[in-house]
Amino acid sequence: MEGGDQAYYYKFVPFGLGRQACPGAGFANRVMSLALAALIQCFEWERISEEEADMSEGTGITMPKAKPLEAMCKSHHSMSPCPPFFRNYVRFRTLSDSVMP
Ligand code: HEM
Repeated sequence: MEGGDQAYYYKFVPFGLGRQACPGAGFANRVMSLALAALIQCFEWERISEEEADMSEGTGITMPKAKPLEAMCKSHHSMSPCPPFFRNYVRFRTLSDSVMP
């Protein structure tokens, strides 16, 4: 691995380091895993077109996407009863929080 293992571990530091590091990091990581798992398990996802998602990074300290992700989802058939709103595909778009235009 380029730069050794240490360099790899400090490439992404979302919770800070040292004495002031975020004490909620363990909790936040678990909640994010659960939230992502729920989105995958409870909904059927589709792309809005044949185009692949653009994963390039925008500018800013929160690693915003350069282009927001747009996708469609509807509730998985195992989710019953589900709110009527999610029975047909609904289109979503991630917020764009890039600080530069
Ligand atoms: C994705 C979620 C979160 C991110 C990205 C995040 C990130 C951070 C960052 C960058 C810091 C500053 C570290 C530093 O000054 O070096 C911080 C501090 C802190 N975070 Fe979080 N945090 C998250 C969730 C949480 C949660 C869920 C809690 C509590 C349940 C929490 C409680 C705190 C506290 C109390 C501090 C101040 C620590 C201190 O100054 O001693 N955070 N967080």
